[in-house]
Amino acid sequence: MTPVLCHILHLQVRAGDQRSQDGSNGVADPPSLVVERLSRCARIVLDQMMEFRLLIPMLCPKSIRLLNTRTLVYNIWRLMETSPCRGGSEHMAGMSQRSLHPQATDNSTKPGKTIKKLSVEGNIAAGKSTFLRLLCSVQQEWSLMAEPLRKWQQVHSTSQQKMDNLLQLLYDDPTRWSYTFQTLSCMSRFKAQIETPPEHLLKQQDPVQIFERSLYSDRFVFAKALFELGHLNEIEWTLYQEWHSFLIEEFGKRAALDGIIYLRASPEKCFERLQKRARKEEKTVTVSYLKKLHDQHEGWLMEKAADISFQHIRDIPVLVLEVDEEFEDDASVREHLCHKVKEFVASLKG
Ligand SMILES: Nc1ncnc2c1ncn2[C@@H]1O[C@H](COP(=O)(O)OP(=O)(O)O)[C@@H](O)[C@H]1O
Ligand SMILES: Nc1nc2c(ncn2[C@H]2C[C@H](O)[C@@H](COP(=O)(O)O)O2)c(=O)[nH]1
Repeated sequence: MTPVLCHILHLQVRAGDQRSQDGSNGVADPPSLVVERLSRCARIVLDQMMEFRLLIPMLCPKSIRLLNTRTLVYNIWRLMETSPCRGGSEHMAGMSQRSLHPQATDNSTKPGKTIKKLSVEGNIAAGKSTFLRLLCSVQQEWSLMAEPLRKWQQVHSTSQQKMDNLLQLLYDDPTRWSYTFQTLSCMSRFKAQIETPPEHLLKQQDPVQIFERSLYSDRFVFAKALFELGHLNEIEWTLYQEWHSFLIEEFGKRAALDGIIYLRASPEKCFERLQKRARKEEKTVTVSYLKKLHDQHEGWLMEKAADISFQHIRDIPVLVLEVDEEFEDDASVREHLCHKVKEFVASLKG
């Protein structure tokens, strides 16, 4: 067991002991149970922590998740400040060197060549995937990254050797699963946004990378809506914002976007398309939920809401494309949309 992991376990046991002693809650887990649970998920936790430098509370059972998350995150942050892994050392063995030494393969080492990074944002079933497929067919040299939906539908549980569909769980019981879902979705977005771009992209004259949604929509659209709807409680929302802000501050430059393409569709149109698509997990999605998400998009991208505390996020240029109109069978609409995107991308500084 690595020294870092030992240290976490030790801190965790101490946290458990502390709770038992001061009686601050009535359902404290005995330290032995905490250790047992932690060892079960330790390998995954460690991997994740090394990748993202934080503990993923979703991997712990609900009791730990709700009672200990703050302590755990705090301890991990402290660990990160003192860990010899931070600057790279013998502790790096077996870890992803890429994530610890991003600059080695980062495009910043290639003078004069910067990748323009954009995200496509929009409500559920607004047509993001369809639009990305369209862009893919006309701009084959661009790199387009779809949302990792499959990963959310097939979460591998190591302790029970089974797959869980987190998207299904989320829609079945949003109050139980929203925090867990946002942890996974945000992590996967971060990972995608800071990952070393594909080799072929770096060889291009004007490389462009487009993501389906971003770590910004994760927070300013979904997590915020879920909190306002009561599915994230105060503690969960506070914690989410704390580690999200921390990640933005830590990885800010590498995860930064140069532009956002907002596919703007009415909630009613999205509902129509959602029904047409008929994804099995989304049977319970209502127009009112889509309205809520629409309002979050509008607040963030159109009105530039003041509660978005990072100025650089408010300053990202936004291209608004109205997509209520059918374009799958209309070549002139498709051409118009693609032309707008090309113009927008060309206007970005990168
Ligand atoms: N402009 C459009 N006109 C008509 N149908 C569309 C349009 N865009 C998407 N669709 C259809 O709507 C459904 C949802 O689109 P999709 O691209 O999966 O949305 P998203 O990725 O935003 O969730 C799909 O069945 C797709 O074929
Ligand atoms: N609670 C959240 N749900 C999310 C998030 N990102 C995506 N989703 C859901 C919405 C859809 O049901 C599904 C895929 O989205 P599409 O719009 O691409 O169809 O996943 C999120 O951050 N939080």
